[in-house]
Amino acid sequence: MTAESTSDGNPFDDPLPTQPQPEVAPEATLAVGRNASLTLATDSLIILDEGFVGRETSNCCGLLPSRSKTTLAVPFFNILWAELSDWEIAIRYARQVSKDVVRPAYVNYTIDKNDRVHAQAWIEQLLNRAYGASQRQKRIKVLINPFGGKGSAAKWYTQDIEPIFAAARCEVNVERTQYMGHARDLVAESLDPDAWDVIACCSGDGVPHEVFNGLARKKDAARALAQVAVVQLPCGTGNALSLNLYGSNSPSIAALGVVKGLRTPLDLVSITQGDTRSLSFLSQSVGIIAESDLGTENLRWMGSARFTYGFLIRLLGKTVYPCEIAVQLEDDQKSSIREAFRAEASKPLPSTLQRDLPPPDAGLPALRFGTVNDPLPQHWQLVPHDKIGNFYTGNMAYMSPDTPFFPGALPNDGCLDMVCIDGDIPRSTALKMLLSVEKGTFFEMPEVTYRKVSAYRIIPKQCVKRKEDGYISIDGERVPFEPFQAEVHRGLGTVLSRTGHMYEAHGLR
Ligand SMILES: Nc1ncnc2c1ncn2[C@@H]1O[C@H](COP(=O)(O)OP(=O)(O)OP(=O)(O)O)[C@@H](O)[C@H]1O
Repeated sequence: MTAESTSDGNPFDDPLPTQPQPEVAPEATLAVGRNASLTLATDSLIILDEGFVGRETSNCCGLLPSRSKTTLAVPFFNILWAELSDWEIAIRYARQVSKDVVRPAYVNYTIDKNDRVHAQAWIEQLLNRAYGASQRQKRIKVLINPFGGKGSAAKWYTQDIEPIFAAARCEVNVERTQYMGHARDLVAESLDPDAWDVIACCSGDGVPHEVFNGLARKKDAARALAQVAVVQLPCGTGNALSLNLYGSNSPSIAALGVVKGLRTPLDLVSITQGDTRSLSFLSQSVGIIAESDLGTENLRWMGSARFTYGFLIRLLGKTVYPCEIAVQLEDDQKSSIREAFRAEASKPLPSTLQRDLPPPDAGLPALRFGTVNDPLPQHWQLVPHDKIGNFYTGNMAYMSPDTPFFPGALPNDGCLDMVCIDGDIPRSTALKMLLSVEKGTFFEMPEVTYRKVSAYRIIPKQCVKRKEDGYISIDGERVPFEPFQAEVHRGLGTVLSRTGHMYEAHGLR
């Protein structure tokens, strides 16, 4: 008997297999009835079934299950779960129904009583190939921002995300955030890091920022940040976390990325400003980027074009944002930055993930360079930048879709990528530069200063032409227009990525 269907809910309620693992060497092919077989090929599960004849064929970039006549190839990455009941083997997978959408689908076949031991061993082989070093059946705490995605986040969760988690047999608990800052408070005050493997934010980048900061407020902050992976199910305006980790801002693709994701240490950055200390996971900007994003609220009616419009106006006006900057420099040579990136990119997928947890009472790491209120570290030098137009530091490659602004960024190299561009460069060069980000040629432009730094201080100055305060953005949120200091903590946080050590951008390969 053969059955196949897609499912928007969880139609499966079989108990988990509890039998001891049989000690037989499983063969790659499992015969399931007279006319069908299941084969573990190099990258995919191949289902050969006479019953497929006549069904449509589809394929796209090797990601879609492809059928030709009697076969269906499902990439191991798309396999969500497989299990054996008394008489049947059921395999669930994520079927790509369009470029940006996957939906759970399943095949099941009757198994002869005498084949059960072999079938159980074969399923274990399949799950090993499907999950590799990724944890199976993750325990996921979901936080939904009900206002995310113009109020669509809850709908996207039900339609695109929850069915994938259910099909992969994840343990899920859902909570809606009730006010600004709720995610931070909830994580700091009541979330038990031993109870969850993942905190998944159905939101933009604002809620993950709060979650990292909630974990940072715990007494055992360092341990909690290593224990619980923070991920995003993209439902906001800015979805950089998902773009970098899953190469997509589609909720269902990200859900598959979370199910199959490898635990990945992520550098986090302490920001001290005034008397506060907070964590940043994404970016800091002073000048044109911050102002084009945060200073164009009055243009919200334009939709996402408001950022580009705001950016171009300032670019063409040759706006400068004078400041003083001191850095803890790690590398300022584009050639060696590229080399280090390539060396990291050439590493294979890890087969196991070993990471020592910090001791139970380990709080946030001490600041090696003090705070912004301390005297400047001895070997640092404050350099005046009177003509800077763009000061931008990034911990990840993509800042928005198609804009890999920091192609050299690596999740766990202990560095921020710092870009400084003068504001008085010719307009034609500035426009060329704008276009070069998407083309991937931005890094090489001589007008772009690209550095790896592990800490810095910036003292912004009031713009003479303007009466009101300027803009500083930390992870896309506005903070006071005052000096701040940043210091990277290597691998302090945890996320889930496809490779365990790289972002999804093409980068400097
Ligand atoms: N119930 C709520 N009421 C008001 N604000 C909330 C609520 N839940 C979350 N927020 C706040 O919404 C802000 C935006 O968060 P989110 O990460 O979803 O989106 P974003 O992409 O950063 O912004 P946008 O609102 O433009 O989509 C965060 O600061 C968060 O604290």
